[in-house]
Formats: sequence, C-alpha cells, structure tokens
Amino acid sequence: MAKYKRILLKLSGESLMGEKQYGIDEKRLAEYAEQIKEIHGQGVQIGIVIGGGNIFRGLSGANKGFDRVKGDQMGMLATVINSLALSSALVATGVKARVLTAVRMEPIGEFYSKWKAIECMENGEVVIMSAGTGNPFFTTDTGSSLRGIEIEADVMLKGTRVDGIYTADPEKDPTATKFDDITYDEVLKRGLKVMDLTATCMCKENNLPIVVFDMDTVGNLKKVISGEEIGTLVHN
Ligand SMILES: Nc1ncnc2c1ncn2[C@@H]1O[C@H](COP(=O)(O)OP(=O)(O)O)[C@@H](O)[C@H]1O
Ligand SMILES: O=c1ccn([C@@H]2O[C@H](COP(=O)(O)OP(=O)(O)O)[C@@H](O)[C@H]2O)c(=O)[nH]1
Repeated sequence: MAKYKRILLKLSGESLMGEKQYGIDEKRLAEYAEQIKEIHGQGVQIGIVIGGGNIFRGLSGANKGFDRVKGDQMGMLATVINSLALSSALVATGVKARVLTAVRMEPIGEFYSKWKAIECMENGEVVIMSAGTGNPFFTTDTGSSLRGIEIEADVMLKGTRVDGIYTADPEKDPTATKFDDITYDEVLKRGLKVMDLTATCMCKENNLPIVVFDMDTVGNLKKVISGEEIGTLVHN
C-alpha cells in the first residue's frame, strides 16, 4: 500500500552520469526507469523534475566566461535532454511517459501547464516537467518545489546520491551525522546545502514535506513510497 497518492520526484542530473565523467549512463537510466515503473504499478501519480548537472550548469559556465543567462538557458536545455532520455527509458519498460517543457519547444515536448500535468497523471502517465522554471538564476531544486506545489503533490522526494541530510556535507566531512527528520527552519538556520535556499523556503511556505533519500540504491524509491523511514524528512 502506497503512503502517497501523488508525488513530485526530483532526480539529480549529476547522478545520471553513473560511473561516467559526463552525460548519461544507460545503466543508471534503466535502473531509475525500473524503480519508477515499480511504484507506478502501485497506482502512485508521478511527476518528475530532473536536473541537468551531468551536461551543463549555468554557474560553472559563468565561471568560464559564459554569459550567465545564456549559460542557465543551456542548463535548462540540458534538463530537457535528460527528460527525453528518461521518458524514452520509461516507455521502453512499458510505462507511458510524457515530457512537458517550461519553455515552448513543440514538438519536443508540450508546453507545461498545471492542468495538463494533472490530467496526464490522472490518466496514468508519468509526467516529466523539463526546463526547470523556464527562468535563469533558478535551479531544478526550485523548479521541483514549484512544480510539486503547483500539482498539489503530497510530498517532494529528492532522490540524490547521499542517503539523507547531515549536519555537514557528508562527502566532505566524515564526522557529519544524519538527521532522521528536521524542520525547514533548522535546515535554513544551519545553512545545510543539500537543497538551495529558495527551494527550501518555497516548500516551507507552502507546507510541502520533503524526503531526501539515496536514489542510486535500487529499491529505495519503493521503500520511501511504502512509508519506510529511510532518508531524512523535512517538515514544519
Ligand atoms: N548537509 C548536507 N547533507 C547532505 N548532503 C549535503 C549537505 N550539504 C551538501 N550536501 C551535498 O548535496 C548533494 C545533493 O544535492 P543534489 O542536488 O542531488 O546534488 P547535485 O546538485 O550535485 O546534483 C550531495 O551530493 C551532498 O554532497
Ligand atoms: O529553473 C531553472 C532550472 C535550471 N536552470 C539551469 O539548469 C542547470 C541545471 O540544473 P541543476 O544544476 O539544478 O541540475 P542538477 O544539480 O540537479 O543536476 C542549472 O545549473 C541552471 O543553469 C535554470 O537556469 N533555471
């Protein structure tokens, strides 16, 4: 029995690289698709936002001399590439999936609207909402909080490569300890960098709970959906 009726799943673009240095690892992509298929089979309505960090990030482009706005637009296009790859992998497993875009680019994807996204999910399609918010100076974390709130998701599941929120970045500080649950205020007060501030504030103001969990371990998505307490829950 699934704990949630409708979810917003945020996937990291960087995790899509798997063992590679750049781009998309087909094995990781297929694992994601299989995990999503499993929970789709339980009747969960699924909206997905995927990052683009495996291809391009506006901020790192700006550090190399790119115009920031153009760099961010390149990053948004990178999320469209990842979204198309994920939809293709989902369709290959037999799950209907549709890509919506925050910037008009038919026929690559239909232009996003809340109503279209909900209609598709209610018809059993997985909806992948690409191109972030459509605006520069935002991240896909903020894009996923925004879409999660818009589509009235019960929870935002941030699937990443660490198994929850720690007192400090666990990839840099081996002494960091994990929270089972934490308030938005505490995340903000401690300056924890697992999500950007804008995304955390939006979830706080709109009461959208977040679960941060390790998506790269196969089977974890199903555990979260079943209500197993893995990862870290962020709440008011
Ligand atoms: N306090 C923290 N707890 C957990 N992870 C953290 C923390 N601070 C920074 N991080 C980092 O945040 C990353 C997760 O965010 P994510 O958006 O998936 O990564 P990326 O933006 O690199 O794709 C982790 O890889 C981790 O190194
Ligand atoms: O609303 C958005 C979402 C994303 N981006 C750009 O797209 C890039 C890729 O997204 P992100 O870094 O969030 O991907 P992830 O870290 O999840 O791989 C970002 O660096 C930004 O340059 C943007 O400009 N506006």
